[in-house]
Amino acid sequence: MTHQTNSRIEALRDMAPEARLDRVADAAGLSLHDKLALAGQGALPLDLANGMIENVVGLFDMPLGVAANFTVNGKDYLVPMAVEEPSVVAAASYMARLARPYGGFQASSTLPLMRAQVQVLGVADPEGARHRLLAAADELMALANSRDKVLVGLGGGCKDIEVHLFRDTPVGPMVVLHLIVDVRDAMGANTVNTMAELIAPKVEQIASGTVRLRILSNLADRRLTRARVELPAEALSLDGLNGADVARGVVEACALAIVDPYRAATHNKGIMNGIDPVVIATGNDWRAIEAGAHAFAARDGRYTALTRWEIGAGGALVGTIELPLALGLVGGATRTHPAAQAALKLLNVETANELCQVVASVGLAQNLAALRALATDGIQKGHMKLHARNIAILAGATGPDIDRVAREIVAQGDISVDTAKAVLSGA
Ligand SMILES: CC(C)(COP(=O)([O-])OP(=O)([O-])OC[C@H]1O[C@@H](n2cnc3c(N)ncnc32)[C@H](O)[C@@H]1OP(=O)([O-])[O-])[C@@H](O)C(=O)NCCC(=O)NCCSC(=O)C[C@@](C)(O)CC(=O)[O-]
Ligand SMILES: NC(=O)C1=CN([C@@H]2O[C@H](COP(=O)(O)OP(=O)(O)OC[C@H]3O[C@@H](n4cnc5c(N)ncnc54)[C@H](OP(=O)(O)O)[C@@H]3O)[C@@H](O)[C@H]2O)C=CC1
Repeated sequence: MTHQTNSRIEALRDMAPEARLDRVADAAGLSLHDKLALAGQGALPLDLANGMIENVVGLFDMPLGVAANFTVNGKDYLVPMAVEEPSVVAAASYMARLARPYGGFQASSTLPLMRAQVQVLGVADPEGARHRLLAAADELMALANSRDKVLVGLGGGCKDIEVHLFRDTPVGPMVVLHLIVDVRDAMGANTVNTMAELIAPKVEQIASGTVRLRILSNLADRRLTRARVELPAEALSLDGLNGADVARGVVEACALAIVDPYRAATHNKGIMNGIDPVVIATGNDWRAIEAGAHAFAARDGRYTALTRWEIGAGGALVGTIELPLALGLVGGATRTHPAAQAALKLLNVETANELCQVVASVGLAQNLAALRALATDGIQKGHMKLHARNIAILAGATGPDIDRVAREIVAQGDISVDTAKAVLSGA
């Protein structure tokens, strides 16, 4: 039987990192080996790192936190997050805690379909080439599927072909063939690139042109994940605030992001605050996720918000997110980096789509945390309270002094390095 995680761990925030790791590993049923990998202890040996990229000189450490309280589609998740910014893990955990009594997050995904583009130049009859390529679709798909027996055996492989025409480009007309490939549990870049290169000579011959680019598109608009959360207004009645007012404030904050690209960029940055850390912790390609998310946000020609917040029946706050997520459980660093492997075991996801659904839910939770703070106290109160520990470190605090100095500067209401130095020196 697969392990059932309970993502609600009381007082997780108050534990020392070692005790926290013990509790998290127990809750997720992790082995000692995976526990050590999450702790970063020898997780990535230098010779392994040297095999991953070029000109390696060392390793670069980042804090790995665990967001608690997540329930997605009725299953609990402890979510690994590799991130340098304070308040991100706390904010995600907080919103997941609020959503938990109301069923948490509901999420779904399309099939994991990626696109590869084959660019053909110098075609005399672009319309004719389009027809010839579409007529040869079965032959082209069979050729694309002829090498990757494993993927095809798993039910994946090339499933469709599209042909896009650009009549007016700086270098004349262009025919661009798209391979639509079900990449199953892979991110899929290498998979679809290999297919695009394989079919290129045949495409060249059929289109009577010259093939240049053969590469995936990071605008993975046929690989979408959606998540939804619904909170009754009373769930938002915190610190004496009226829940209905908070819900309205969240909707109004989102409205600006929908119409104004200046706000949308920050709104979406807040969403990526939740998404990127999970992508990084699981060894996935965060540049691909970023590129896909922002291209999707601008797909109608105007950059807009990736989430929507509405007041639903009975005054409930309803939040939704939809974005392309090309995440894998195989391929890239997901299988080579021991800490990424341990992070995936902590998450206890069985398919890439399940991972995408958790990641989209974390993005939605993160957005709610930011909008709730912005619509009420402002971002600085909660964020700076947690940033105070960084300020204490900057002021020279070490060990137990970090928390002591941070508590004191928060209490004094002056979260600055000067005040932290004064507290540290006992002035
Ligand atoms: C920061 C909080 C959560 C504090 O909020 P609070 O009211 O002080 O929290 P609390 O002490 O009442 O705790 C509530 C829960 O939050 C979590 N929590 C709380 N503190 C901790 C902690 N130390 N360590 C771990 N977990 C913590 C934890 O789950 C806890 O429940 P518990 O499990 O204890 O019963 C809140 O003010 C908040 O959500 N603020 C928003 C923070 C945020 O969005 N940060 C992102 C960085 S800002 C940015 O880059 C993006 C932005 C904002 O520009 C995007 C945009 O504009 O849209
Ligand atoms: N623009 C971009 O975003 C680009 C990204 N990349 C990089 O590409 C890498 C990801 O490529 P990706 O194709 O995912 O990696 P891989 O090629 O390493 O993995 C995919 C392969 O794994 C095998 N496989 C085994 N089990 C499964 C399964 N359950 N589901 C799917 N495939 C399975 C299949 O092939 P087999 O038959 O061989 O077993 C499949 O082709 C990342 O490192 C990314 O950074 C590269 C180029 C461009």
